[in-house]
Amino acid sequence: MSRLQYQGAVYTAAPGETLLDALQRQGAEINHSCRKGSCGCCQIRLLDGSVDTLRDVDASLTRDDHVLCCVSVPRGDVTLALPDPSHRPQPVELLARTQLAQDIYALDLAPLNMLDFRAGQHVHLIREDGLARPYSIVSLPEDDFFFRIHVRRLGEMSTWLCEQARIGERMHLRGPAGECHYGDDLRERPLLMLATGAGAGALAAIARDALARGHAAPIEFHHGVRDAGSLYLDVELRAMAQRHPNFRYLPCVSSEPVPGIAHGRIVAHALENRSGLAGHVLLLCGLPTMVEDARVAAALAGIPRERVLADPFDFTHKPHPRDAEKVAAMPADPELWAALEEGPGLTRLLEAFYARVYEDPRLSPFFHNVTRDWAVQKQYEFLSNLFNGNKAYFGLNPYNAHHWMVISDELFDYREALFETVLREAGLAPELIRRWLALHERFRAEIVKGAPRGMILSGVEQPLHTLSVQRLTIDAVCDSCHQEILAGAPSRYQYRLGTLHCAACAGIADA
Ligand code: HEM
Repeated sequence: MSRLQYQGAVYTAAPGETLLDALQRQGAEINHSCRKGSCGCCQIRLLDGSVDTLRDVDASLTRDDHVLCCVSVPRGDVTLALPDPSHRPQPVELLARTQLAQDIYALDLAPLNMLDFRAGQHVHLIREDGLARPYSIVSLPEDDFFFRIHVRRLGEMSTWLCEQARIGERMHLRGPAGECHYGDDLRERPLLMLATGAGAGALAAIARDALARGHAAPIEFHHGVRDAGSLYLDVELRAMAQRHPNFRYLPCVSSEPVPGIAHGRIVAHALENRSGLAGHVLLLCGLPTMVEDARVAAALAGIPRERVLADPFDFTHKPHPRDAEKVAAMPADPELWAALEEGPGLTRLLEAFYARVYEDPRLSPFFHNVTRDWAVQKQYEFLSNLFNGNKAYFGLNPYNAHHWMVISDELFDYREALFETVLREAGLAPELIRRWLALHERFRAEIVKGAPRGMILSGVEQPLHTLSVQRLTIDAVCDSCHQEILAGAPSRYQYRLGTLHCAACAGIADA
């Protein structure tokens, strides 16, 4: 039996079973089609371990540590991750380009194969040299045979698309993907849409999709830009508001005030200090800082996590953890601290939470080699300092604490739902629960990611491998099973705990 680690969960594969069969059997979502190694749909990244390949496959589909699940049988334990965006591509041709505002362009793209998409989903566009970026689709499938994206001229790929790519230029795309789109389950709910900059295109398409499907509940559309000249969908959205009494368009500028237009941060206008939002669905598309602020405000407003649909974070950008400044800026919460009896109540809640975590099939694998007492103690130090405002926490901030962990938005939500259950069962006041969970929400951007990263120390990302597997030059003893580790054998040093683990206890593949 092999252990397969994938997106925060652990699965098993029976001897001879392909990755695709094993992952599907246990409910993991894996794209697939041909099942014989030719279409490339089931490509996955092999981060650790090795596989036997059942048949020869096109080498371009297995470059850079990628394997095809349908023809790969694990040789021992393996760690898997989502494929790099530049893989599994299909050809697409640039048909037309129109400038919509100073820095924003509409691009029409014709895929060579039928593209089955929903307005608001995103595709990764891949240039010939492999440069890839995600863009949201701003048209509806029924509009035309091509699809449209809105691109803000910023960064290498977007500038190339807006200025240099020729009409007729071939590139590739991967996707579509993403949960930020309309669905019939949203029909009865008021929709609250917040977009900044070119993010308005995707949300306007989702609103159009919703209205075309007969959405009768209110839709509030907030578009935040620096200056009024960037309200590039003003005419279209005003016309939509005229046609549909349940659709409201609320533009907002952040630089010079403009009469008749809201001024400041859209999150403040749309979400903060408003009541009665708990039944809404929140759709977010645009700047990561806006998405983060909106998620925090949504947690405070009591909008459940599963009703916050956000454009995905672009994993291709270099990480810029801001956790230290967030910790420094966070105000104390004396009311919450008092409700936690200034300490003992926090310990009790964390003990109850980690008792559940260590039993949980999705969360417990992350805590391999970390004792429960350690987890409670570290979390206590972090949270108590935030709640009582002492600012005397010397442990790792969230980015570095989770640097090697592949945690998806969905897994983050799963952990938060468990946390919320524990707080509710303990009888903590709903308002205090919302404030606590909003604090966690502030660190989502530092914790969620698609691949392990090195720690960032003094602003420099450290090599990942120095923190994991090592081969010792002298014999040692495993801190888990107390068996001897012979010099030269692989082992894992948990340097924060100062403990050493043999290959079997550390789950190293070639044990
Ligand atoms: C799915 C979500 C999460 C998972 C799977 C997770 C997992 C872990 C694990 C395994 C450790 C121990 C690391 C080690 O010592 O090697 C850890 C440490 C820690 N986590 Fe999380 N965590 C999650 C979310 C969060 C959240 C939302 C917060 C708070 C905002 C948080 C704050 C911390 C802190 C402060 C530490 C201790 C840092 C230190 O070692 O000094 N975690 N987490």
